[in-house]
Amino acid sequence: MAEKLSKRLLIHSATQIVQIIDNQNEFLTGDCMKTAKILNETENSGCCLIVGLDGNIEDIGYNKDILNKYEKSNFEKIIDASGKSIIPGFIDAHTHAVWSGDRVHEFVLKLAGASYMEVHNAGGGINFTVDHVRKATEDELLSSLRDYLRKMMECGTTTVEIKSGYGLDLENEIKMLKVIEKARKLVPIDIVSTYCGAHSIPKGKTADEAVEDIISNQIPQIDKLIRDNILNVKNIDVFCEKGVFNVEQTRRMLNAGKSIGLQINFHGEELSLLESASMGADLGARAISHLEEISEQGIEKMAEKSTAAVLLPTTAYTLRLKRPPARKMIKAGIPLALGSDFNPNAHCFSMPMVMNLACVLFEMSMNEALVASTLNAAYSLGLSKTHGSLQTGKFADLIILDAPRWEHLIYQLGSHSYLIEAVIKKGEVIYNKA
Ligand SMILES: N=CN[C@@H](CCC(=O)O)C(=O)O
Ligand SMILES: [Zn+2]
Repeated sequence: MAEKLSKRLLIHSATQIVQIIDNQNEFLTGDCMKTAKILNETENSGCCLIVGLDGNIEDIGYNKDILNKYEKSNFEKIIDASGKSIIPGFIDAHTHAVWSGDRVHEFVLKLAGASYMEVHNAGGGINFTVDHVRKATEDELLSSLRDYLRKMMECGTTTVEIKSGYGLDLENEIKMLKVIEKARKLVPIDIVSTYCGAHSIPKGKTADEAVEDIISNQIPQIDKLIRDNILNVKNIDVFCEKGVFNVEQTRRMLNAGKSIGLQINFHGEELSLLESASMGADLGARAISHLEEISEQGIEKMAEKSTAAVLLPTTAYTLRLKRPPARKMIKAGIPLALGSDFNPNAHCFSMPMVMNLACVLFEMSMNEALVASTLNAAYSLGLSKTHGSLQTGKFADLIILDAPRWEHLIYQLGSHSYLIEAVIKKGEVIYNKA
């Protein structure tokens, strides 16, 4: 009988392994974001990494110090990464990936000068997608979601946050959340599910009526489905914006979500300054997204409470919004994260593209963009004890790049499909270019 293999994976001889950190930090801020921990090959040794059968990293360092400790025949798989660099898999901290009915026609209008809110107020935008999602079956939504997630995976994403929010009533919000649950079994990446029933005011209701429905009807029902192990929802989200939900309404809904154990992770200060960032930080929000219009006070509060700022460069770029003050936020000590915001308004699967936009538009360095797409994104989702860096004991979620230095992935704009050689989730190859 063949002997049972005792290790899942050995990757050896890499030019670089970008670990991000080699300590217990849950996130990086300030100048520490500039100096991600990187192992670089030396004259006499490449870099290597060992993954155990549980999919966690067991050892990481130089060939010369590690390889002689292990018997090669014990590994299920061995990868020679000569000439290649390795980075952690991306954690996409903000997506609306369950939808139906594209909005390419609105892109035409926006390029011709219509603003996001003009399209929204004319019944388009989120409410256009709501009409399509309500008509779609669970199977239809699941099939497109699977397709989107596979594309994200090919761009290096190994963990993704996905929101509901195109249902806006109990039945359709639950339909979306169930689709997210089912996707976990179809695509080998980790999914963090967010309830966003307050993404827009549903047709036929006032904002106050929608808030009432969410607090008294939707949240209690979702709570029951979570307790019955039918749904595994982690966050509550609200679109706090002029003409959508105001700060007081947002606070009430977030509090109701918090009372059933959900983490607060919401949209704030995107198109107008409402001081929702201060409100969110005071409520104990784990993360606030967008923040193009954030005030000095909001920055201070978020830094004080270590509330993650999830910046979404594809949206700021597509809608030609004011840029969020990324440099000020980093300096103030906010844990900065990035997300693709993949949705019918910002149609982007690719975290390498997001990082490029963050560097060029938001004046972030490449290291900062990488930290924001890995460790800090993990923190924004409450996952950084297991995800977001390459170190002993953490998940072996990583990307092998066909480039000797990892920065090529940002520098070579739009070339990730040539550069990403393999994507590995818990030590298993889930995508291989060859
Ligand atoms: N701003 C609100 N929500 C989304 C857009 C969703 C949509 O337009 O469908 C965002 O994060 O960009
Ligand atoms: Zn969003």
